[in-house]
Amino acid sequence: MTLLSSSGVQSGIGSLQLSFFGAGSMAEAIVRGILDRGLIEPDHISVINRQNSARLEELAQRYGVQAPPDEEAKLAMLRHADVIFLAMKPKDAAAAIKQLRQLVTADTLIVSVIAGLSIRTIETLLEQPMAIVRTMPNTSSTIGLGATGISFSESVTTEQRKLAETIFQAVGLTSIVEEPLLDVVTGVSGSGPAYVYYLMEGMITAGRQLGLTEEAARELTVQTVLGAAHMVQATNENPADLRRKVTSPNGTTQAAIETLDEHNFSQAIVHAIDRAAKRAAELGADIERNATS
Ligand SMILES: NC(=O)C1=CN([C@@H]2O[C@H](COP(=O)(O)OP(=O)(O)OC[C@H]3O[C@@H](n4cnc5c(N)ncnc54)[C@H](OP(=O)(O)O)[C@@H]3O)[C@@H](O)[C@H]2O)C=CC1
Ligand SMILES: O=C(O)[C@@H]1CCC=N1
Repeated sequence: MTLLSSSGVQSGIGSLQLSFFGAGSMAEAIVRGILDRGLIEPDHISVINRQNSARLEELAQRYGVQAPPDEEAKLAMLRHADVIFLAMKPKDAAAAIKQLRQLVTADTLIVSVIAGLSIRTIETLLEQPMAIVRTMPNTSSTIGLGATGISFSESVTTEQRKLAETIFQAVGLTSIVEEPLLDVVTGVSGSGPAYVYYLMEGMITAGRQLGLTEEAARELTVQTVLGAAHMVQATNENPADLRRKVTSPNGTTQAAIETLDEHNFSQAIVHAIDRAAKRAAELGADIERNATS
């Protein structure tokens, strides 16, 4: 048994029951992050799926968290949870949240990580105003380097705000934003790791095609991305200024950047993030239609 860290004890989180309703990639990222940081003991966490019990078994084995053996245990876990994380795909959210109507109480804190799903729609689906924390984390929470946008429903108390912030700060950085801006957060940092991985895929492919071994191409790419992100953080300089320092007149970087500009790299990124934000809004609108039809 690991000892709770001082943050877990001081925040009072250690005595709560957390239930992850939807136990996929994002739920695992948060579970692993908060357990690694000793915020709570694994037996205070339950993981719940619709049908995939093998996945729950895997999580129970890997982290020591509770997995319900049957439907009755699942309902009991949800009923006794102090905090329920909604972590299923947007298309599954309406049906799942309706199941919670009779299980939540006025004291239950709902934390959603679902892209696009508004606080208003969650309240409609639950048929009651509730304390709801809407978040947009990312999978880097797994290693404590997540970036999470957070907003709150009106009835969330100061204590509940602190609780939610403590949970997400344990797995990375948090930024409190007005709720409509969470779709932008989704475009920038929720989906963001995928853009960086995509860039890395391209760098590794190029390195290999031009003669490097897979291992060398991978190592050089990983260290380059890591170093560049650390440089922005450590120097607090703008990425554009740091880029200029790499770019010698008529040198290799200038040749590469000109090629990226010919392919509208910068606009492509802006368009991609705008599209992701709009897609989040579309997903939310679909769920809202379901909730009211
Ligand atoms: N992945 C990411 O990078 C991020 C994801 N998100 C959000 O997190 C949410 C989950 O995404 P992700 O973890 O990738 O998805 P996954 O597909 O990995 O996991 C979703 C899980 O939800 C379960 N589920 C589906 N329906 C129900 C239900 N009715 N009751 C209980 N559990 C259910 C599924 O179980 P079963 O297989 O049994 O159906 C599955 O285990 C999404 O809404 C996404 O927008 C937010 C930020 C980043
Ligand atoms: O792709 C998605 O819809 C989710 C939300 C943010 C990251 N993954």
